[in-house]
Amino acid sequence: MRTAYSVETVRAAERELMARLPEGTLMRRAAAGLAASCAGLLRRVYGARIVLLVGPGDNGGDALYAGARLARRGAGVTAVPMDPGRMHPGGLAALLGAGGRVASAVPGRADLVVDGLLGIGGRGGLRPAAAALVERIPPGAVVVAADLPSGVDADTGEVVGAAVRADVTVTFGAYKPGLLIDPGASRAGAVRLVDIGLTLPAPDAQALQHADVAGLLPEPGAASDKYRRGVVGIVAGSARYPGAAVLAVAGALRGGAGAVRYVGPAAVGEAVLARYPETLIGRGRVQAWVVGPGLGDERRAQVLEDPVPVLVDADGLRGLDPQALRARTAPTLLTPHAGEAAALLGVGREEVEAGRLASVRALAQRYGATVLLKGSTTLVCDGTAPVRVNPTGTPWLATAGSGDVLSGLAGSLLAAGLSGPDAASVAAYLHGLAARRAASGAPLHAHEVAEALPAAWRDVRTP
Ligand SMILES: NC(=O)C1=CN([C@@H]2O[C@H](COP(=O)(O)OP(=O)(O)OC[C@H]3O[C@@H](n4cnc5c(N)ncnc54)[C@H](O)[C@@H]3O)[C@@H](O)[C@H]2O)[C@@H](O)CC1
Ligand SMILES: Nc1ncnc2c1ncn2[C@@H]1O[C@H](COP(=O)(O)OP(=O)(O)O)[C@@H](O)[C@H]1O
Ligand SMILES: [K+]
Repeated sequence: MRTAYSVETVRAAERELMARLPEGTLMRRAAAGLAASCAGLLRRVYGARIVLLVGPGDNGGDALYAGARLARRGAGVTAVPMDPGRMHPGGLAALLGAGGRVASAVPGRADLVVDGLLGIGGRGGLRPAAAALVERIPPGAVVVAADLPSGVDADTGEVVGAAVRADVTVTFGAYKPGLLIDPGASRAGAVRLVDIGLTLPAPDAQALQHADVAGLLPEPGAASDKYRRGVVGIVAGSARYPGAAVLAVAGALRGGAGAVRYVGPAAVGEAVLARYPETLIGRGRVQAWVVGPGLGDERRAQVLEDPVPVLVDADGLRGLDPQALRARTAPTLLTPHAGEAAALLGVGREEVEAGRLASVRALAQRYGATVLLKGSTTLVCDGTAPVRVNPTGTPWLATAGSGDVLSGLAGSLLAAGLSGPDAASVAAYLHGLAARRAASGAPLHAHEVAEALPAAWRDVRTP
């Protein structure tokens, strides 16, 4: 499990540790890790041209001390301050003592640029002086962010205005949620964690890894039969959107339930059977429902009355009543994309996209449900445990029908007995992995995602 911690939590852990260690120890550890990463990214340290963008706080201090280490190894290191009157004094002395220099403008050429403008003390977007330096980063230079790319909100991943776009982020002590959640995540590049010895409490966000998913996947045992494995009911598709039903069934068949039942118009049922003859047709007992993809009518109400887990997606999300969901005795899982989430919250779509973490938390609170918010970083929140951030996926997934496959898959996992948050986060993980496999750099269509799910399943189970 990759875990991430809010600024408040990191600061508290740092205070606690600093009280027990000689002054400057933590910054020395951070700078050593940063310098080692930079050295690894350069073909040769000796003679390399390194530029440090230096802000007024300790993030600038990290960059200066790391620059001093690199200068001692023969690199040409130039520090460019955001505010010439405010640079970490110890860091500046160390850099100058090691032969580095200070300049008022960003040199036109560099092999590597260290972004030490802002760390976890950054608030709001980059102010003009900082933004002007970022604009001048020489093309072709490798950009390494200290702790996090300046301009990214550490707690949420939000970016207001300009922000550094790093190739590598060397983060200190703990991952911050903003490094895992877009748009911040896409500014961070590859993230490396430097251990500075912090003792941390429960995380604020977490991202499953292969081993975590493998541990959650349902697996039949010797005593299993198809009913014990769980039956998932799919209420989806309409004369207008028959394909949504086929795709949801395609996802559900690969999700670990013992059987998939389709409930809907006869013509749609025939389309489902033509592609998947193993589907059961018509009402019957199920261990979980999926309702919504391509629905176009009011079949949702009956499903919500059933005291089994229900996943509500797409058309099923329209006009949902928070009270009705809160009154349910079994878990509910909502899987909106940003547009649907915006309608559920009564805000604009841009607001959801700019503040994904706040949006998913607000939805879970308001509807008393587990919420999987789709998009470039899929988030899962049940209102209590840490938010789960999905680390897999590819922008190629932004293709019609891929969400239907996801809802079938997650519903199947619910029927197999996973909790709402586990079903949602495991489904998002496998779906994203399958899409990466199926796309491998070329357009993909939703059916291929479903077809790649068994391979993704095997991948996560391979140690
Ligand atoms: N506290 C510790 O023990 C450690 C801290 N470390 C480093 O210290 C960083 C935090 O240092 P600070 O608390 O000094 O904070 P920062 O260095 O992140 O920035 C704070 C300064 O930036 C200014 N500022 C804030 N938002 C701005 C904006 N949008 N545009 C322009 N200027 C802005 C503030 O006025 C303040 O002077 C961490 O991110 C990490 O890099 C590491 O050295 C590890 C140990
Ligand atoms: N930019 C993106 N990067 C990665 N994944 C994306 C992106 N945009 C959408 N997705 C994923 O693609 C799927 C699209 O689902 P959805 O919007 O419901 O489409 P549809 O309704 O056509 O099935 C979701 O799994 C979502 O997380
Ligand atoms: K930074």
